[in-house]
Amino acid sequence: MQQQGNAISESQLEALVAACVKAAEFSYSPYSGYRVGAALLTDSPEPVIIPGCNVENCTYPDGCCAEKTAIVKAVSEGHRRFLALAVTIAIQGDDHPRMCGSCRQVVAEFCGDQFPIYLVRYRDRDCQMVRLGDYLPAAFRPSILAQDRSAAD
Ligand SMILES: O=c1ccn([C@H]2C[C@H](O)[C@@H](CO)O2)c(=O)[nH]1
Ligand SMILES: [Zn+2]
Repeated sequence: MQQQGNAISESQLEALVAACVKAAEFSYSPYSGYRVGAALLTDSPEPVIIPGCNVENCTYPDGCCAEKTAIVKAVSEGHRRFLALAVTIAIQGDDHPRMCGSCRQVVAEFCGDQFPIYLVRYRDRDCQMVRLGDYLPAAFRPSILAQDRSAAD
């Protein structure tokens, strides 16, 4: 398993990869057939893993991505600080998954430019690590909104 930058321990990464793979198996995606799993590692005294899968709907825009499911679950359980995110798509192909732009933005609400995202190839669990700042350059962040508001006062 490839791990650049050593952002989290090898055992934490292994657990995160296993959790996102399991989450992909729970994916409800009868319309796209695209089974996505995500797992967040919380930055808490005893880190915990919060998994999520994509949940589609017969009114297509009402579906929810796996990464958003994980973030919404985590925040609604009191977690706002995270050490890492892992994402996988249950297809046998050669590619590592890609996160949609909307999910990158949702992660950027809570995580900084150095935040590590592990893109896990389902076939062999190979991990490609990207930093959020490289994956979503010049992100719009809560601090920008706060500055713009104070300028308007
Ligand atoms: O980052 C992404 C991109 C797509 N999907 C889901 C949404 C939809 O259910 C399916 C096809 O787009 O994959 C995710 O869960 N995460
Ligand atoms: Zn998404």
